[in-house]
Amino acid sequence: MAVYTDITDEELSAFLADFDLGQALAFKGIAEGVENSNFLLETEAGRFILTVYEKRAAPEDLPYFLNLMRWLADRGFPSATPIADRAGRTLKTLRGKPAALVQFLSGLSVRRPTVAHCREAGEGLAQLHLAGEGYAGRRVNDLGQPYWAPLFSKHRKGADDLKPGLAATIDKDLAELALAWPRGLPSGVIHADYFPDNVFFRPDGKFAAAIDFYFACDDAYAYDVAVTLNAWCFEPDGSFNATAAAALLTGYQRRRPLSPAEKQALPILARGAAMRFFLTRLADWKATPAGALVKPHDPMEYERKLAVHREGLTLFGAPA
Ligand SMILES: Nc1ncnc2c1ncn2[C@@H]1O[C@H](COP(=O)(O)OP(=O)(O)O)[C@@H](O)[C@H]1O
Ligand SMILES: N[C@@H](CCOP(=O)(O)O)C(=O)O
Repeated sequence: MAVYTDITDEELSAFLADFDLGQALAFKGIAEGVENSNFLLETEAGRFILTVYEKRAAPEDLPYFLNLMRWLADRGFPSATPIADRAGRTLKTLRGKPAALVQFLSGLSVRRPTVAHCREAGEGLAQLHLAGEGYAGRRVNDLGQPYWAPLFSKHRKGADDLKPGLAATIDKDLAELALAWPRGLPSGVIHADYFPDNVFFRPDGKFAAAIDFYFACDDAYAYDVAVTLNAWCFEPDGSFNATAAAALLTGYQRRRPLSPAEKQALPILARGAAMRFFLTRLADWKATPAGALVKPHDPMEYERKLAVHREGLTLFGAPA
């Protein structure tokens, strides 16, 4: 479970004393998630999510994330609004770590998305891209293409431990990605981790909300679509579900049509997106001690996706 930091009743009361939210009525750790510690908090004023930021979230990036969530919510995109204390601050400290309180959002994520969920998720992603236009915050994608080779250089042995010979295959992939990586595509604020666990649906299956903006950054919109195709459109047996992908792209283009250059770039962007998640999972795999409460995500799931992408995806009905 993702609760790295325990909060005592006294610490919670002291934290809440800065807000106009009344007394705590219920407070419990949330099992889902791997990055930060999350708690469901109910007070006399309603329900909230308390997040204590851990390892990957750089403190200097937190205002970018929190201001973005407010920006999106103010423009009608369903993302959790950060709650300000009486002094107007949203970024607080708990147990010496950065922390924030955000609005609780209703909705349920799905473990096995259907084609209809993919269409809805695609449309939600385009809404997010459009709502992010004009956001003044800037954040470089520090898990983007230029950062992959340096990250991998620290984990080559881990790759060969997972599968003998894998490090050489990844080296070749990285060289090919560096040569073919598209430049100059339409860019703006992207979510960068738009996985099924970060998207909520209403009971009627309609898109309800997106959470977990803690990888958000400036990058190509089509790269975000590629991350999403990888996360939503593979079957448990490792095969790519072209029907789900077509639905996701149809849903996306209901709100934001892709340009010919974006469409052409999607297969290589999807290969790169698979590399990005393979690499962070590989890094976390080695770093998570046996018996830790957090279960790391399997890097080999993304190694299998990389293998599919080496063959080249067929999207939009024509061979890529
Ligand atoms: N605003 C929110 N409203 C309702 N539930 C939320 C909200 N934010 C987070 N959660 C719950 O907390 C879990 C973990 O949140 P997430 O931001 O994905 O954590 P992490 O960054 O650690 O992966 C989610 O799966 C969801 O159940
Ligand atoms: N989505 C990433 C890991 C980040 O997890 P999240 O729980 O913060 O979405 C992956 O699958 O590797």
